Amino acid sequence: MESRKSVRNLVESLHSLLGFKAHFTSSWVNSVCDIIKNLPSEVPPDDCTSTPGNFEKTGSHHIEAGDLGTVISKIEDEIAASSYHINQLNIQRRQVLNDFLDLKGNIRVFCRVRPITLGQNFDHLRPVIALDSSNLLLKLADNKSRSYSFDRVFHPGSSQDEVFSEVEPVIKSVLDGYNACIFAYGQTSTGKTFTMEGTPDCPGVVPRAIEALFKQAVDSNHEFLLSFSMLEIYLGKLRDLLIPQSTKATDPMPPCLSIQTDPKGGIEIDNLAAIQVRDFNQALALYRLGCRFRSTASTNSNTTSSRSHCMIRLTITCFDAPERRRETNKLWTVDLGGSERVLKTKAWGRRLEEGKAINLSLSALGDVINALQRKNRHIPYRNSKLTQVLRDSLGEDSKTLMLVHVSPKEEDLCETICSLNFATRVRTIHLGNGESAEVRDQKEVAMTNLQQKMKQIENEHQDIRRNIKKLNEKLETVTRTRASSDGLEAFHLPIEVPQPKIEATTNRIGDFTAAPLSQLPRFMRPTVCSRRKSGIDHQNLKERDPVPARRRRMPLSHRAESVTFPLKNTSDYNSECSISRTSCLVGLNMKCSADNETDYSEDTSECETKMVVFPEQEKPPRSLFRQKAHLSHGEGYGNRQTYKFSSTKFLKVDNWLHLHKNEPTSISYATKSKRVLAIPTPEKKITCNGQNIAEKLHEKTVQNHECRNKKISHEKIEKLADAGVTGRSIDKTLTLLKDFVNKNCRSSSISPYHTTDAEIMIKRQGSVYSLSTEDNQCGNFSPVELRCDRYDQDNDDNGVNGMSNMKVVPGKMHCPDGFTLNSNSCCHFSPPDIDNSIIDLIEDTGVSISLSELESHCQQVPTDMGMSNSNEKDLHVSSQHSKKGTSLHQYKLRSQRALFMENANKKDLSMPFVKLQGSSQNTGICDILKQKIQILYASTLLGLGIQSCGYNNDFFYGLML
Ligand SMILES: Nc1ncnc2c1ncn2[C@@H]1O[C@H](COP(=O)(O)OP(=O)(O)OP(=O)(O)O)[C@@H](O)[C@H]1O
Repeated sequence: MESRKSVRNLVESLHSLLGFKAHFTSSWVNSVCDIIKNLPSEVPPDDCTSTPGNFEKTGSHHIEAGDLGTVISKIEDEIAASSYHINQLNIQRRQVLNDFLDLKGNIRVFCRVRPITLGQNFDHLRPVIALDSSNLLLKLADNKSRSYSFDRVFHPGSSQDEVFSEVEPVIKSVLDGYNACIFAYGQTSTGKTFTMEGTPDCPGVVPRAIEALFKQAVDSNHEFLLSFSMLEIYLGKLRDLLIPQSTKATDPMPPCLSIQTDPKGGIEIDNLAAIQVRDFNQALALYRLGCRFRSTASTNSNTTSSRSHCMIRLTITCFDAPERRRETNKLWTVDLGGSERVLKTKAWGRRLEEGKAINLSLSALGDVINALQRKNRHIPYRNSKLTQVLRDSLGEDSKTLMLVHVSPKEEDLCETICSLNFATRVRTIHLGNGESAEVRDQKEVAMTNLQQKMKQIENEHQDIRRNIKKLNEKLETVTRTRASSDGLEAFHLPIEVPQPKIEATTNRIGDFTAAPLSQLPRFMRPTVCSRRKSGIDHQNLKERDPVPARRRRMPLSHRAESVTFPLKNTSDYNSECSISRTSCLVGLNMKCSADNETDYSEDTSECETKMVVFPEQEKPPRSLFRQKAHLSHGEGYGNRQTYKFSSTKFLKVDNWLHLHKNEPTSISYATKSKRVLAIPTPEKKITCNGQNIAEKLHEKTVQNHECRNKKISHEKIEKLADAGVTGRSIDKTLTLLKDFVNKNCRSSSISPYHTTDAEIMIKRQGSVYSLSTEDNQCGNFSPVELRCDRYDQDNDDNGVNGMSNMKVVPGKMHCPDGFTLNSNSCCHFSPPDIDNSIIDLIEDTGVSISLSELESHCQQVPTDMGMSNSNEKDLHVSSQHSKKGTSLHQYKLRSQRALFMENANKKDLSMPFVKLQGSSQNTGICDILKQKIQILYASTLLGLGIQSCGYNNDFFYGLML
């Protein structure tokens, strides 16, 4: 004890001598201190460990456990103070940015002049001349010209980078909680889509904005939830672009998504898919998916003309940032359809309708912006769907950016004048006509100052973030050391490289927060709870908590997959070539096949993308999915808890993409294996023509969209099945099942196709629709998945539909009749491969059946059902030897007519559904056989029920295959 004291005194004495003698410099003192510290004694020199800064300056220390606690609490205080400082900086930055945007105008207008591309006639290409960065001169005649001024003019040679640099402040505002809209407006073929979407080499505003948003979100001190939606307004109707839609000209229009307004004026679109994205790549992949389903067509002006307004919504939620304008806000990016003159484009038929719809909504948008700028009491939002959707994002409290595009061609002069007048009208109203040059100069100076200030703040912000990171690392080291130390025993603590910046930061913090929290009286320090709430303690918590439950930016594991999108760019429209374009938006992280990059040919092509790297998601507890989880994006919508539940359900981007990756884009809609998100209604007799089916399908699409992650329990399905056991009441059963599915699914709100545990297959003439529910056994995020599939059928030579086969998945149970009820079941249909109708052995289901049992089962059935013996010979049996030497047979049911001939629809069969789970525990052959017979009966009943709906025999026999 005595020796410790003397050493400590020595250090103090050395420090006190500083300045008395010329050679007693601080570096000398420090080096002597270091020598003392490295003495074999285990005495910690207090002076050198009192602050983390000093603590770092040495290579290693021997510290008592009690002192370590002090060090930890000091580091924690510093982290808390730094976090608090960052929040203060955020507030300052938001204020500066707001002032900046106010000076620039809440509605800013840029003008981009399209470049002259090769092959165009250069003689007639110079009516539009860009003068400088904010003025544009339009040559009307040889001696007549008109000038326009905008917030920014982009010359024909301007790059995508330049454009985005002007857009970026709006993205920052979005992170600050403001709603924002970025529009691309202009005549057809002037480069709106190019600006917004870009090309693989030059990505446009949308991908860059998404990337910037993620980057800034990561840089900020908060945790954000981002969800992605994409829709188009086509012929005045809203269509979800993340859910495939039929684009065949003959198909009826799907029902329009409806727009809802909450009492506070927040806008929400019913049934619009909102998928939570965790990183840029996920969002980009969804964007590409959505772009595939956009309505585009070839017109006289543009071979890939957008025939709709394409709208992308990014919803940002942050719970722990009270300084944000809103807890949940939105960024809309809108690629407006091109305004066009019918006389010029010579559009007719559908093209004409599309052009008219686009022009009308553009005009309505102009009226709304006009009214907003004039601060009219009445804003005519209701005049178009476009303005209704954007209602809460267009206005005083929002940021609006309009990118007006013009053509350099002389022949487009009229359209150019119209576009420029529109843009000027929008802008002039805001800035005021009478703004003098002096005022403008003052504004410029003020804006420059604000920009500098913002830069300063951002630099400081970054410094502090770096320091917080280092402090966190240090804290982790110290905490780990303490954990490994044993009580009061002294221990050795490895210290990292010197980090002088920490001290500097601490000093700067002092400017703002006076002192680290530890220096404040205890009663003035924030509680743990309040620090958590304000986000101050976030980093702290993260480090202290061994299980970082809240922030899961670091993926648990990664899986790379190659997604192949088949493209069928084939014309559907009678009048002109209409194609479904693939996105060129494979820049940044995407790679497109050469075919696809170069043209939008009508040939089928494939865009192969090798980039989708998604984190594997955790499987959340199922109880979560019983919660109602509708996500509302409007301000004041819903509550925090609700969002959190829904957020867990939005995470299945990879599954979503996987579900859609085989979706044909256009006419291949009706091809085999095409998924149609619907089930037909069995109540209606078959008056079904193609349109009826499609309508029904779409109705169900909407319903299924609501069917999100709701678990359908096997028991309930069974109960329902029990309720409709007789052949006559199959209709009722199906209705019940359908109602059940709908009811169970409606209460939640994530991606469609989610449910579990059962599979119901309903077949109709010409098509088979499968509402399949699979338990997600594959370790993916969502525990449940509901798919509605349609398989078009080919008739085989016997007139029997050849799609009855199923591929048996190990660990799953399958029935040859397409009807399976089992909690582990997971069926895959392979319609073209009839050989797959051979039934394989099933593993791990608890229900096993040998094929010899099946033989007797199959033979038994006709007898039981009163079938004529003559039909039994239709049963073709083939056998194979099993590996174990037991003679196992594989039976190929060449025709199932034998089973259900003639009497099939006359007989009133009464057969209880099998409780597969319960019976699966029985392993005796008799039990198994019984189960199998029951399954077959059940499917018979189902088929009969469908037959009673009016399907003909052939269809029914096909069903039994
Ligand atoms: N700034 C530009 N640089 C290079 N190419 C451009 C530029 N702007 C437009 N283009 C090219 O012009 C063609 C038409 O552009 P785009 O399809 O983007 O026009 P649009 O305004 O979206 O038309 P529409 O309204 O009919 O959809 C495209 O081939 C595009 O690559």
